[in-house]
Amino acid sequence: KKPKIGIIGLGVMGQGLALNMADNQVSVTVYNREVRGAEENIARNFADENKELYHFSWFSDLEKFLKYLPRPRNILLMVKAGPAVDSVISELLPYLEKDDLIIDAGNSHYEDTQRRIAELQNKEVLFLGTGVSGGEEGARNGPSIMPGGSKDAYERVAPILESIAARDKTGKACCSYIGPGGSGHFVKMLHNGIEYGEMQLIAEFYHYMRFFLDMPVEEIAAMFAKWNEKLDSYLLEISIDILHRKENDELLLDLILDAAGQKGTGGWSTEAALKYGVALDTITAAVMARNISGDKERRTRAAALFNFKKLDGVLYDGIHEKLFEAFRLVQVVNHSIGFDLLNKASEENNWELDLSEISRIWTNGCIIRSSLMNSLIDSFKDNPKEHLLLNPNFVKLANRSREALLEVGTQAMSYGCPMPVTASAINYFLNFTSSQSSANMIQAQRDYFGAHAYERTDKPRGEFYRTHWKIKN
Ligand SMILES: O=C(O)[C@H](O)[C@@H](O)[C@H](O)[C@H](O)COP(=O)(O)O
Repeated sequence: KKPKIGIIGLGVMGQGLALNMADNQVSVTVYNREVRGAEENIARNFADENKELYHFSWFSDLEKFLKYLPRPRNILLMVKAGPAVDSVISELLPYLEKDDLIIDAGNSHYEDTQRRIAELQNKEVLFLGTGVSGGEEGARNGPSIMPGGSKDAYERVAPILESIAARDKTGKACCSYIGPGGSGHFVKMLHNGIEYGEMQLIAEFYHYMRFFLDMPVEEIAAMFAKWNEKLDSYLLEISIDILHRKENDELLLDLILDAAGQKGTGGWSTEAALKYGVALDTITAAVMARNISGDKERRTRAAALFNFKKLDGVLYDGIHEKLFEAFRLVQVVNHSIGFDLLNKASEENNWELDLSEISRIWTNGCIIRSSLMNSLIDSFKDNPKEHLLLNPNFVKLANRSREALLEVGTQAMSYGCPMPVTASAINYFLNFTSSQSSANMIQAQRDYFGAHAYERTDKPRGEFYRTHWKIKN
Protein backbone atom coordinates (compact mmCIF):
# COMPACT_ATOMS: atom_id res chain seq x y z
CA LYS A 1 0.00 0.00 0.00
CA LYS A 2 1.41 3.44 -0.90
CA PRO A 3 2.44 5.30 2.27
CA LYS A 4 0.34 8.32 3.27
CA ILE A 5 3.20 9.82 5.24
CA GLY A 6 6.90 9.40 5.93
CA ILE A 7 8.52 9.79 9.36
CA ILE A 8 12.10 11.03 9.74
CA GLY A 9 13.70 10.33 13.14
CA LEU A 10 13.16 7.02 14.92
CA GLY A 11 13.88 8.04 18.47
CA VAL A 12 11.35 7.10 21.18
CA MET A 13 8.75 9.62 19.94
CA GLY A 14 9.25 8.84 16.21
CA GLN A 15 8.88 5.09 16.78
CA GLY A 16 5.81 5.67 18.98
CA LEU A 17 4.09 7.79 16.31
CA ALA A 18 4.91 5.28 13.53
CA LEU A 19 3.39 2.39 15.51
CA ASN A 20 0.43 4.55 16.52
CA MET A 21 -0.18 5.39 12.84
CA ALA A 22 0.04 1.71 11.88
CA ASP A 23 -2.43 0.91 14.69
CA ASN A 24 -4.79 3.35 12.97
CA GLN A 25 -4.38 1.91 9.48
CA VAL A 26 -2.25 4.83 8.31
CA SER A 27 0.31 3.48 5.86
CA VAL A 28 3.60 5.00 6.99
CA THR A 29 7.20 4.68 5.82
CA VAL A 30 10.14 5.43 8.09
CA TYR A 31 13.63 6.87 7.66
CA ASN A 32 16.53 7.24 10.02
CA ARG A 33 19.97 8.32 8.94
CA GLU A 34 22.79 5.85 9.19
CA VAL A 35 24.89 6.64 12.23
CA ARG A 36 28.52 6.50 10.99
CA GLY A 37 30.36 3.41 12.22
CA ALA A 38 27.23 2.19 13.99
CA GLU A 39 26.70 -1.50 13.34
CA GLU A 40 23.04 -1.36 13.54
CA ASN A 41 20.70 0.30 11.10
CA ILE A 42 18.04 1.98 13.26
CA ALA A 43 15.33 2.03 10.56
CA ARG A 44 15.86 -1.65 9.63
CA ASN A 45 15.94 -2.69 13.30
CA PHE A 46 12.69 -0.82 13.93
CA ALA A 47 10.99 -2.57 10.99
CA ASP A 48 12.40 -5.96 12.07
CA GLU A 49 11.42 -5.55 15.72
CA ASN A 50 7.84 -4.81 14.71
CA LYS A 51 7.43 -7.13 11.74
CA GLU A 52 5.11 -9.42 13.77
CA LEU A 53 2.70 -6.51 14.03
CA TYR A 54 3.21 -4.47 10.89
CA HIS A 55 5.10 -4.28 7.64
CA PHE A 56 7.05 -1.00 7.72
CA SER A 57 8.90 0.08 4.58
CA TRP A 58 12.11 1.52 5.96
CA PHE A 59 14.98 3.60 4.55
CA SER A 60 18.37 4.88 5.64
CA ASP A 61 18.92 6.49 2.25
CA LEU A 62 17.13 9.85 2.13
CA GLU A 63 16.83 10.03 -1.65
CA LYS A 64 15.28 6.55 -1.84
CA PHE A 65 12.93 7.43 1.04
CA LEU A 66 11.73 10.58 -0.77
CA LYS A 67 11.40 8.80 -4.10
CA TYR A 68 9.19 6.19 -2.41
CA LEU A 69 6.73 8.77 -1.02
CA PRO A 70 3.78 9.64 -3.30
CA ARG A 71 3.42 13.29 -4.38
CA PRO A 72 2.64 15.67 -2.86
CA ARG A 73 4.67 14.24 0.01
CA ASN A 74 3.78 14.38 3.69
CA ILE A 75 6.97 14.24 5.81
CA LEU A 76 6.92 14.30 9.62
CA LEU A 77 10.15 15.26 11.39
CA MET A 78 10.69 13.98 14.92
CA VAL A 79 14.24 15.19 15.48
CA LYS A 80 15.87 17.22 18.27
CA ALA A 81 14.72 20.85 18.27
CA GLY A 82 17.25 23.40 17.06
CA PRO A 83 19.97 23.16 14.38
CA ALA A 84 19.14 19.48 13.67
CA VAL A 85 15.78 20.53 12.19
CA ASP A 86 17.44 23.07 9.85
CA SER A 87 20.04 20.57 8.72
CA VAL A 88 17.39 17.92 7.93
CA ILE A 89 15.39 20.55 6.01
CA SER A 90 18.45 21.56 3.99
CA GLU A 91 19.09 17.88 3.17
CA LEU A 92 15.48 17.48 2.03
CA LEU A 93 15.20 20.66 -0.02
CA PRO A 94 17.01 19.60 -3.20
CA TYR A 95 14.44 16.81 -3.60
CA LEU A 96 11.27 18.63 -2.56
CA GLU A 97 8.63 19.89 -4.97
CA LYS A 98 5.70 22.31 -4.89
CA ASP A 99 3.08 21.39 -2.22
CA ASP A 100 5.30 18.91 -0.46
CA LEU A 101 4.64 19.24 3.29
CA ILE A 102 7.05 19.11 6.23
CA ILE A 103 5.52 18.62 9.71
CA ASP A 104 8.00 19.51 12.49
CA ALA A 105 6.65 17.59 15.50
CA GLY A 106 9.55 18.31 17.87
CA ASN A 107 9.69 20.98 20.61
CA SER A 108 10.92 23.71 18.26
CA HIS A 109 11.03 27.39 19.25
CA TYR A 110 8.05 29.15 17.66
CA GLU A 111 10.24 31.88 16.11
CA ASP A 112 12.34 29.20 14.38
CA THR A 113 9.09 27.78 13.03
CA GLN A 114 8.01 31.22 11.75
CA ARG A 115 11.39 31.57 9.99
CA ARG A 116 11.20 28.10 8.44
CA ILE A 117 7.64 28.71 7.17
CA ALA A 118 8.83 31.89 5.46
CA GLU A 119 11.97 30.24 4.01
CA LEU A 120 10.01 27.29 2.59
CA GLN A 121 7.19 29.44 1.28
CA ASN A 122 9.59 30.77 -1.37
CA LYS A 123 9.92 27.20 -2.57
CA GLU A 124 6.13 26.56 -2.30
CA VAL A 125 6.88 23.86 0.29
CA LEU A 126 4.32 23.73 3.10
CA PHE A 127 5.30 23.60 6.79
CA LEU A 128 3.35 22.75 9.94
CA GLY A 129 5.01 23.55 13.28
CA THR A 130 3.24 20.95 15.42
CA GLY A 131 3.35 20.51 19.19
CA VAL A 132 3.02 16.89 20.31
CA SER A 133 2.53 16.24 24.02
CA GLY A 134 2.30 13.07 26.05
CA GLY A 135 5.85 11.74 26.00
CA GLU A 136 6.61 8.15 24.97
CA GLU A 137 3.26 6.79 26.18
CA GLY A 138 1.36 9.55 24.41
CA ALA A 139 3.16 9.15 21.08
CA ARG A 140 2.46 5.42 21.11
CA ASN A 141 -1.15 5.42 22.25
CA GLY A 142 -2.52 8.90 21.65
CA PRO A 143 -0.87 12.25 22.23
CA SER A 144 -2.36 15.74 22.28
CA ILE A 145 -1.44 17.44 18.98
CA MET A 146 -1.16 21.21 18.34
CA PRO A 147 -0.56 21.89 14.59
CA GLY A 148 0.12 25.47 13.43
CA GLY A 149 0.92 26.97 10.01
CA SER A 150 -0.91 26.70 6.69
CA LYS A 151 -4.57 25.74 7.17
CA ASP A 152 -4.67 23.95 3.80
CA ALA A 153 -1.67 21.87 4.81
CA TYR A 154 -3.46 20.92 8.02
CA GLU A 155 -6.63 19.95 6.17
CA ARG A 156 -4.53 17.57 4.07
CA VAL A 157 -3.07 15.65 7.03
CA ALA A 158 -5.89 16.19 9.54
CA PRO A 159 -7.26 12.63 8.97
CA ILE A 160 -3.82 11.19 9.89
CA LEU A 161 -3.11 13.42 12.90
CA GLU A 162 -6.64 13.20 14.27
CA SER A 163 -6.68 9.41 13.88
CA ILE A 164 -3.59 8.98 16.11
CA ALA A 165 -4.50 11.60 18.72
CA ALA A 166 -5.92 10.92 22.19
CA ARG A 167 -9.69 11.21 22.57
CA ASP A 168 -11.49 13.71 24.79
CA LYS A 169 -14.41 12.59 26.95
CA THR A 170 -16.81 12.95 23.98
CA GLY A 171 -14.55 10.76 21.81
CA LYS A 172 -13.32 13.71 19.74
CA ALA A 173 -9.62 13.86 18.74
CA CYS A 174 -7.32 15.94 20.99
CA CYS A 175 -5.95 17.51 17.86
CA SER A 176 -7.20 20.57 15.96
CA TYR A 177 -5.78 23.39 13.86
CA ILE A 178 -4.27 25.96 16.24
CA GLY A 179 -3.60 28.87 13.91
CA PRO A 180 -1.10 30.41 11.46
CA GLY A 181 2.65 30.79 11.72
CA GLY A 182 4.40 29.46 14.83
CA SER A 183 1.18 29.37 16.87
CA GLY A 184 1.25 25.55 17.19
CA HIS A 185 4.71 25.54 18.73
CA PHE A 186 3.89 28.62 20.85
CA VAL A 187 0.89 26.79 22.32
CA LYS A 188 3.05 23.70 22.99
CA MET A 189 5.67 25.94 24.64
CA LEU A 190 3.03 27.29 27.05
CA HIS A 191 1.74 23.77 27.63
CA ASN A 192 5.23 23.02 28.89
CA GLY A 193 5.38 26.28 30.82
CA ILE A 194 2.20 25.36 32.71
CA GLU A 195 3.68 21.84 33.11
CA TYR A 196 6.78 23.33 34.79
CA GLY A 197 4.54 25.24 37.22
CA GLU A 198 2.44 22.16 38.02
CA MET A 199 5.48 19.93 38.55
CA GLN A 200 7.17 22.44 40.86
CA LEU A 201 3.88 22.89 42.79
CA ILE A 202 3.63 19.13 43.44
CA ALA A 203 7.35 18.94 44.32
CA GLU A 204 7.26 21.78 46.85
CA PHE A 205 4.07 20.53 48.54
CA TYR A 206 5.57 17.04 48.80
CA HIS A 207 8.80 18.51 50.22
CA TYR A 208 6.92 20.67 52.76
CA MET A 209 4.69 17.84 53.93
CA ARG A 210 7.56 15.39 54.25
CA PHE A 211 10.40 17.46 55.70
CA PHE A 212 8.54 20.22 57.55
CA LEU A 213 5.23 18.64 58.53
CA ASP A 214 7.03 15.29 59.06
CA MET A 215 4.31 13.35 57.25
CA PRO A 216 5.28 9.77 56.28
CA VAL A 217 5.62 9.27 52.52
CA GLU A 218 2.74 6.79 52.49
CA GLU A 219 0.49 9.39 54.08
CA ILE A 220 1.51 12.03 51.53
CA ALA A 221 0.83 9.56 48.69
CA ALA A 222 -2.56 8.74 50.22
CA MET A 223 -3.38 12.41 50.50
CA PHE A 224 -2.39 13.11 46.88
CA ALA A 225 -4.57 10.17 45.85
CA LYS A 226 -7.48 11.69 47.78
CA TRP A 227 -6.90 15.05 46.12
CA ASN A 228 -6.74 13.39 42.74
CA GLU A 229 -10.27 12.05 43.11
CA LYS A 230 -11.21 15.68 42.46
CA LEU A 231 -8.22 17.01 40.50
CA ASP A 232 -7.71 14.00 38.20
CA SER A 233 -4.25 15.36 37.33
CA TYR A 234 -1.85 13.15 35.31
CA LEU A 235 1.14 14.78 37.01
CA LEU A 236 -0.30 14.09 40.47
CA GLU A 237 -1.05 10.51 39.39
CA ILE A 238 2.56 9.84 38.35
CA SER A 239 3.84 11.58 41.51
CA ILE A 240 1.83 9.13 43.62
CA ASP A 241 3.47 6.26 41.69
CA ILE A 242 6.87 7.86 42.27
CA LEU A 243 6.17 8.06 46.03
CA HIS A 244 5.49 4.33 46.06
CA ARG A 245 8.61 3.33 44.12
CA LYS A 246 11.24 1.48 46.20
CA GLU A 247 14.74 0.31 45.27
CA ASN A 248 15.56 -2.52 47.65
CA ASP A 249 14.06 -1.06 50.84
CA GLU A 250 14.83 2.51 50.01
CA LEU A 251 12.54 5.08 48.43
CA LEU A 252 13.94 5.52 44.90
CA LEU A 253 13.12 9.24 45.17
CA ASP A 254 15.72 9.59 47.92
CA LEU A 255 18.35 8.22 45.53
CA ILE A 256 17.54 10.78 42.83
CA LEU A 257 19.76 13.90 42.87
CA ASP A 258 17.79 17.10 43.51
CA ALA A 259 19.20 18.94 40.46
CA ALA A 260 16.45 19.46 37.83
CA GLY A 261 17.18 19.47 34.10
CA GLN A 262 15.33 21.45 31.43
CA LYS A 263 15.34 21.54 27.65
CA GLY A 264 14.15 25.11 27.16
CA THR A 265 10.39 25.44 26.71
CA GLY A 266 9.88 26.79 30.25
CA GLY A 267 12.58 29.43 29.84
CA TRP A 268 11.24 30.33 26.38
CA SER A 269 7.84 30.92 27.97
CA THR A 270 9.42 33.44 30.33
CA GLU A 271 11.23 35.11 27.43
CA ALA A 272 7.92 35.40 25.58
CA ALA A 273 6.30 36.90 28.68
CA LEU A 274 9.03 39.55 28.79
CA LYS A 275 8.52 40.20 25.08
CA TYR A 276 4.74 40.59 25.39
CA GLY A 277 4.80 42.35 28.77
CA VAL A 278 2.84 39.65 30.60
CA ALA A 279 3.39 38.70 34.26
CA LEU A 280 4.34 34.98 34.24
CA ASP A 281 5.18 34.58 37.91
CA THR A 282 4.52 30.89 38.61
CA ILE A 283 6.12 29.56 35.42
CA THR A 284 9.16 31.80 35.84
CA ALA A 285 9.46 30.75 39.47
CA ALA A 286 9.44 27.10 38.34
CA VAL A 287 12.19 27.79 35.79
CA MET A 288 14.27 29.59 38.41
CA ALA A 289 13.69 26.77 40.90
CA ARG A 290 15.21 24.38 38.34
CA ASN A 291 18.12 26.79 37.84
CA ILE A 292 18.91 27.07 41.54
CA SER A 293 18.39 23.32 42.06
CA GLY A 294 21.30 22.76 39.68
CA ASP A 295 23.50 24.74 42.07
CA LYS A 296 23.87 21.75 44.42
CA GLU A 297 27.46 22.36 45.51
CA ARG A 298 26.94 25.97 46.61
CA ARG A 299 23.57 25.16 48.17
CA THR A 300 25.26 22.52 50.28
CA ARG A 301 27.93 24.99 51.39
CA ALA A 302 25.31 27.67 52.09
CA ALA A 303 23.20 25.21 54.11
CA ALA A 304 26.17 24.65 56.40
CA LEU A 305 26.73 28.40 56.76
CA PHE A 306 23.09 29.29 57.33
CA ASN A 307 22.01 26.27 59.37
CA PHE A 308 18.60 27.62 60.22
CA LYS A 309 16.98 25.77 63.09
CA LYS A 310 14.29 23.88 61.21
CA LEU A 311 10.96 24.61 62.82
CA ASP A 312 8.70 21.58 63.01
CA GLY A 313 5.36 22.28 61.40
CA VAL A 314 2.25 21.28 63.29
CA LEU A 315 -0.38 19.06 61.74
CA TYR A 316 -3.22 21.02 63.31
CA ASP A 317 -6.88 20.21 62.69
CA GLY A 318 -8.05 21.24 59.26
CA ILE A 319 -4.54 21.51 57.81
CA HIS A 320 -5.26 18.72 55.29
CA GLU A 321 -8.23 20.62 53.85
CA LYS A 322 -6.20 23.85 53.82
CA LEU A 323 -3.31 22.16 52.02
CA PHE A 324 -5.76 20.91 49.37
CA GLU A 325 -7.44 24.30 48.91
CA ALA A 326 -4.07 26.07 48.70
CA PHE A 327 -2.77 23.52 46.18
CA ARG A 328 -5.87 23.79 43.99
CA LEU A 329 -5.85 27.60 44.00
CA VAL A 330 -2.17 27.67 42.98
CA GLN A 331 -3.10 25.32 40.11
CA VAL A 332 -5.80 27.80 39.01
CA VAL A 333 -3.41 30.77 39.27
CA ASN A 334 -0.71 28.88 37.31
CA HIS A 335 -3.18 28.01 34.52
CA SER A 336 -4.64 31.54 34.47
CA ILE A 337 -1.12 32.93 33.96
CA GLY A 338 -0.28 30.51 31.12
CA PHE A 339 -3.55 31.18 29.29
CA ASP A 340 -3.12 34.95 29.81
CA LEU A 341 0.14 34.83 27.84
CA LEU A 342 -1.57 32.75 25.12
CA ASN A 343 -4.24 35.42 24.86
CA LYS A 344 -1.75 38.27 24.68
CA ALA A 345 0.48 36.55 22.09
CA SER A 346 -2.62 35.68 20.04
CA GLU A 347 -3.62 39.35 19.95
CA GLU A 348 -0.11 40.56 19.11
CA ASN A 349 0.29 37.99 16.29
CA ASN A 350 -3.36 37.89 15.09
CA TRP A 351 -3.38 34.14 15.68
CA GLU A 352 -7.00 34.18 16.97
CA LEU A 353 -6.23 31.33 19.33
CA ASP A 354 -9.36 29.52 20.57
CA LEU A 355 -8.56 28.99 24.26
CA SER A 356 -11.65 26.82 24.76
CA GLU A 357 -10.54 24.49 21.96
CA ILE A 358 -6.94 24.48 23.26
CA SER A 359 -8.27 23.49 26.69
CA ARG A 360 -10.27 20.71 25.05
CA ILE A 361 -7.26 19.18 23.22
CA TRP A 362 -5.33 19.42 26.51
CA THR A 363 -7.92 17.32 28.36
CA ASN A 364 -6.26 14.08 27.29
CA GLY A 365 -3.01 12.66 25.90
CA CYS A 366 -0.88 15.58 27.18
CA ILE A 367 1.11 15.96 30.40
CA ILE A 368 -1.07 18.67 31.99
CA ARG A 369 -4.38 16.84 31.52
CA SER A 370 -6.64 17.27 34.57
CA SER A 371 -10.24 17.94 35.60
CA LEU A 372 -9.36 21.66 35.85
CA MET A 373 -8.55 21.55 32.11
CA ASN A 374 -11.97 20.06 31.46
CA SER A 375 -13.62 22.95 33.30
CA LEU A 376 -11.68 25.49 31.24
CA ILE A 377 -13.43 24.40 28.02
CA ASP A 378 -16.68 26.07 29.15
CA SER A 379 -14.98 28.90 31.05
CA PHE A 380 -13.31 30.09 27.85
CA LYS A 381 -16.41 29.33 25.77
CA ASP A 382 -18.34 31.75 28.01
CA ASN A 383 -15.50 34.30 28.25
CA PRO A 384 -13.02 33.64 25.39
CA LYS A 385 -10.72 36.55 26.15
CA GLU A 386 -11.23 36.98 29.89
CA HIS A 387 -8.54 36.29 32.50
CA LEU A 388 -9.51 33.18 34.49
CA LEU A 389 -9.28 35.06 37.79
CA LEU A 390 -12.08 37.32 36.51
CA ASN A 391 -14.19 34.33 35.52
CA PRO A 392 -17.16 33.85 37.95
CA ASN A 393 -16.42 30.13 38.47
CA PHE A 394 -12.89 30.85 39.66
CA VAL A 395 -13.71 34.03 41.58
CA LYS A 396 -15.92 31.89 43.84
CA LEU A 397 -13.20 29.23 44.27
CA ALA A 398 -10.48 31.81 44.84
CA ASN A 399 -12.51 33.70 47.45
CA ARG A 400 -13.17 30.42 49.24
CA SER A 401 -9.54 29.25 49.23
CA ARG A 402 -7.70 32.55 49.50
CA GLU A 403 -7.20 32.30 53.28
CA ALA A 404 -5.92 28.73 53.05
CA LEU A 405 -3.41 29.70 50.36
CA LEU A 406 -2.04 32.64 52.33
CA GLU A 407 -1.90 30.55 55.50
CA VAL A 408 -0.23 27.48 53.99
CA GLY A 409 2.22 29.45 51.85
CA THR A 410 3.38 31.84 54.57
CA GLN A 411 3.48 29.11 57.21
CA ALA A 412 5.62 26.84 55.05
CA MET A 413 8.12 29.60 54.44
CA SER A 414 8.08 30.64 58.10
CA TYR A 415 9.17 27.06 58.86
CA GLY A 416 12.06 27.55 56.43
CA CYS A 417 10.58 25.63 53.46
CA PRO A 418 11.17 27.21 50.01
CA MET A 419 7.82 27.38 48.11
CA PRO A 420 8.74 29.22 44.87
CA VAL A 421 5.58 28.49 42.86
CA THR A 422 3.18 28.85 45.81
CA ALA A 423 4.81 32.11 46.91
CA SER A 424 4.78 33.52 43.38
CA ALA A 425 1.13 32.49 43.02
CA ILE A 426 0.31 34.34 46.25
CA ASN A 427 2.10 37.49 45.05
CA TYR A 428 0.53 37.29 41.62
CA PHE A 429 -2.92 36.78 43.13
CA LEU A 430 -2.47 39.70 45.56
CA ASN A 431 -1.09 41.89 42.78
CA PHE A 432 -3.81 40.94 40.32
CA THR A 433 -6.59 41.55 42.87
CA SER A 434 -5.22 44.93 44.04
CA SER A 435 -6.87 47.96 42.39
CA GLN A 436 -4.10 50.14 43.88
CA SER A 437 -0.55 48.76 43.44
CA SER A 438 2.76 50.21 44.59
CA ALA A 439 3.78 51.09 41.02
CA ASN A 440 3.10 54.82 41.53
CA MET A 441 6.22 54.88 43.73
CA ILE A 442 8.14 53.22 40.87
CA GLN A 443 6.93 55.89 38.45
CA ALA A 444 7.93 58.67 40.86
CA GLN A 445 11.39 57.14 41.39
CA ARG A 446 11.90 56.71 37.60
CA ASP A 447 10.89 60.32 37.03
CA TYR A 448 13.10 61.46 39.92
CA PHE A 449 16.38 59.87 38.72
CA GLY A 450 15.62 59.45 34.99
CA ALA A 451 13.07 62.04 33.93
CA HIS A 452 10.93 59.18 32.61
CA ALA A 453 7.63 61.07 33.35
CA TYR A 454 4.45 59.51 34.72
CA GLU A 455 0.67 59.42 34.06
CA ARG A 456 -1.58 61.07 36.66
CA THR A 457 -4.72 59.69 38.34
CA ASP A 458 -6.46 63.06 37.68
CA LYS A 459 -5.52 63.27 33.98
CA PRO A 460 -6.40 61.09 30.91
CA ARG A 461 -4.30 57.90 30.30
CA GLY A 462 -1.47 58.48 27.85
CA GLU A 463 -0.69 62.00 29.07
CA PHE A 464 2.73 62.03 30.79
CA TYR A 465 3.93 64.58 33.31
CA ARG A 466 7.28 65.44 34.83
CA THR A 467 8.23 66.83 38.24
CA HIS A 468 11.44 68.72 38.99
CA TRP A 469 11.97 66.83 42.24
CA LYS A 470 15.04 68.85 43.30
CA ILE A 471 13.04 72.07 43.37
CA LYS A 472 11.38 71.79 46.78
CA ASN A 473 7.78 73.18 46.84
O1 LIG B 1 4.47 17.58 26.70
C1 LIG B 1 5.31 16.68 26.76
O2 LIG B 1 5.18 15.57 26.27
C2 LIG B 1 6.64 16.98 27.47
O3 LIG B 1 6.60 18.25 27.99
C3 LIG B 1 7.75 16.88 26.46
O4 LIG B 1 7.68 17.93 25.56
C4 LIG B 1 9.14 16.75 27.04
O5 LIG B 1 9.22 15.77 28.00
C5 LIG B 1 9.82 18.02 27.45
O6 LIG B 1 11.14 17.81 27.13
C6 LIG B 1 9.79 18.35 28.91
O7 LIG B 1 10.48 19.54 29.11
P1 LIG B 1 11.85 19.60 29.95
O8 LIG B 1 12.76 18.60 29.37
O9 LIG B 1 12.32 21.02 29.72
O10 LIG B 1 11.48 19.33 31.37
